[in-house]
Amino acid sequence: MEKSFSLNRLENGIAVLTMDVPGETMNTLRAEFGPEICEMLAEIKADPQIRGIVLVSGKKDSFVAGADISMLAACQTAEDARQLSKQGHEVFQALESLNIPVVAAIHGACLGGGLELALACHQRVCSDSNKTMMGLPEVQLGLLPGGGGTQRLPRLVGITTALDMMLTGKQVRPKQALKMGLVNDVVPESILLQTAIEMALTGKKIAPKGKVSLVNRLLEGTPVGRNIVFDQALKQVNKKTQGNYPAPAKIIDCVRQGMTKSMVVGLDVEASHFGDLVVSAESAALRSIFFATTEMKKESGAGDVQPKPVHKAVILGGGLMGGGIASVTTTKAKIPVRVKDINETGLSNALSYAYKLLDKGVKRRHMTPAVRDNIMSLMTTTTEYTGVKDADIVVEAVFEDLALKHQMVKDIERECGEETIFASNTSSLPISQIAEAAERPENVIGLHYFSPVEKMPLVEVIAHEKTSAQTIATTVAFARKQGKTPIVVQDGAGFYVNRILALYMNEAANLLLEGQSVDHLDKALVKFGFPVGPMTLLDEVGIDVGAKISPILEKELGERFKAPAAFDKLLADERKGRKNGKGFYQYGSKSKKKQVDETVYTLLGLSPSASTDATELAQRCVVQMLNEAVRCLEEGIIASARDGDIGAIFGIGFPPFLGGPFRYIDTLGADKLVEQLNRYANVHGERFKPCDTLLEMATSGAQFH
Ligand SMILES: C[C@H](O)CC(=O)SCCNC(=O)CCNC(=O)[C@H](O)C(C)(C)COP(=O)(O)OP(=O)(O)OC[C@H]1O[C@@H](n2cnc3c(N)ncnc32)[C@H](O)[C@@H]1OP(=O)(O)O
Repeated sequence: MEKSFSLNRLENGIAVLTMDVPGETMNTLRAEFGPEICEMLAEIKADPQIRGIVLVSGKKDSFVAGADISMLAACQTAEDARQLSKQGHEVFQALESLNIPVVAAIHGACLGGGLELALACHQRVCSDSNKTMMGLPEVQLGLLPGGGGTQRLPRLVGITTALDMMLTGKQVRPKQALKMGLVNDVVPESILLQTAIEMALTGKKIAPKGKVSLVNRLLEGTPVGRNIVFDQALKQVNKKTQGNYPAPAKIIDCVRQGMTKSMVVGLDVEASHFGDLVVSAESAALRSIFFATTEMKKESGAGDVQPKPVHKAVILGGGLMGGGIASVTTTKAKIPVRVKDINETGLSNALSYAYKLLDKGVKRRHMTPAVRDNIMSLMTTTTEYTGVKDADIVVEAVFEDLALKHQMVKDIERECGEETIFASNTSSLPISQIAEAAERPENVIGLHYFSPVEKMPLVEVIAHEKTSAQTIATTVAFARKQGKTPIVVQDGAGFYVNRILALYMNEAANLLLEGQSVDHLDKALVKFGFPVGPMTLLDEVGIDVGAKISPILEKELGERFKAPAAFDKLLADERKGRKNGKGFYQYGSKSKKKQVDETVYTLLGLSPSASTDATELAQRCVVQMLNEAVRCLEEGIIASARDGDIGAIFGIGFPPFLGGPFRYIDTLGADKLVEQLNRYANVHGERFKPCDTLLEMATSGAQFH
């Protein structure tokens, strides 16, 4: 078997230990490497000529991406996973206890078990490349750092900083890593190896000096202070997770036990909690998101057809969406953009939108003013159609008005090249209707972003009947360059995401009209695992926007989309949500806690109560979403249950720990869901009628995954 580790003895007594897992794009840690590393360490110990070790990666742009997630997924029992963690502890311990200096030279991703490996070295130096990122992202997989990270990191950078890294999974850049004491030095990639060799030659084990703030030092320095830190962290975690994610509380427990008792105790607790988490349903669901997104990165969206390069993009409309799209195109994709609007105000909006986002990065020292200005120089504007001729793709983000979109299609066909793609950011109009005005309908496609564009990870790429495979592939690749996860969906009112969201929101409105209070509803769905409740969401999206989409969906998809009567009254009262400061909640008050605008009850003639159990409220809204998601699969709107899961999680914030609507149905059982839908249908009407696929699955016992 080809080896993953090799040792190169230099004349100066330093041995370079290179990790390069054969046949893999990235290094990951696997159980089978244990004996290989131990053998190598024994060889090092037995060689008195070796004065120091430098650990490097043989991969071009990455260090080690953590433990192999597939290996973890294959664990049958908690004990299996606990043993993996124990084995890791032993190997890292053996490395750490070498009595010659061991220096990790880090370039590229150094994550999870990869960072834990580096933490077991005596010193760390990293490259200043923007590819170099260090972090413990295990929590995002429903896990905790099981290779000693919960013990070594707090001892190196302090408890508060370590907890912050482990509880958020955030990745730190070289400069930050140096500041917090995670690495001893940051150097250009060209001298990384040489610097590491020199560090090893000094023969000293130097602990880096991170800046721990005075407050943190005082708190962490005494048992009482440490207790405050842990209790506070636990309180915040419980509030954030609503009890849905077990990993964060276990991370705090590992650190607490390790820092108050001993490292040996801490490592034991770590291995035990790690074992339990690996076999938890929450981690399985979160891992499925990693596997799905990795798989999706390789798909062109159109079979074997390869995308064409995009050298220039045009954005029509400089509003909130247009500004956001222009911003991700320049900042993430680094593609020059020309923004076209009918007036200068729209153009300056788009420019300032992008500038403000970049400037935030400058203020946080994530980028230099020169980089910001360079990116801004990629963005130019026009009120006429000048400078658009050579655009490879045009994204329109103008008003939701079919006649206006037809005009845009005609303008672009006249002003741009024969192959220029026309992508519409409509959220509700069928793409086939927009393409009716086109002479080259094969170039017309939907590209539906979610607001705020720079934050929301999903885009729907909507192919109508005549969209060419080339147009699909190029649009998918373009969206990916903007940092988005695209799902290709078929044309149809509301596409996928808004369609399943609409029924969920309508049901929340029905419950409101039945007398359930605004905050009770919101709390119920937040407890279920959504990032915000439906009433808050409606205020954010705009009540008027919701009201506009509903009739379109009802017309195209039927009675079950009929919006509750409340909308008319709300709009007649000029209640549009946050944007005009009038919605279900009060805006503009200084109080931190959001207050319900009680006048909404008078307007709707309601006496609010919290009489229905929160779980029941959540179920009523969620089963509507589940049933409709399956209908979308049935009708071919989405290509697979996987796409449906990712679309709902990334587009709506469907609780990630449930793995998406389809994985959740698998957990519930289609038969149980059908029973529940039928029960609701008997009481509340036809809109709950289970779809055919669910009925079949209830009988056959089939699953989506
Ligand atoms: C005991 C420990 O504490 C437990 C752990 O370490 S758990 C693992 C923690 N690590 C992580 O969560 C990191 C997971 N990986 C990533 O986030 C991203 O892959 C990355 C940021 C490192 C790189 O992203 P990107 O450049 O887009 O490359 P990406 O396509 O995702 O990955 C490249 C390949 O590496 C694989 N890969 C990356 N990290 C992996 C991991 N930890 N396990 C298994 N495979 C992994 C991918 O599956 C993909 O394989 P393929 O080429 O065969 O399809």
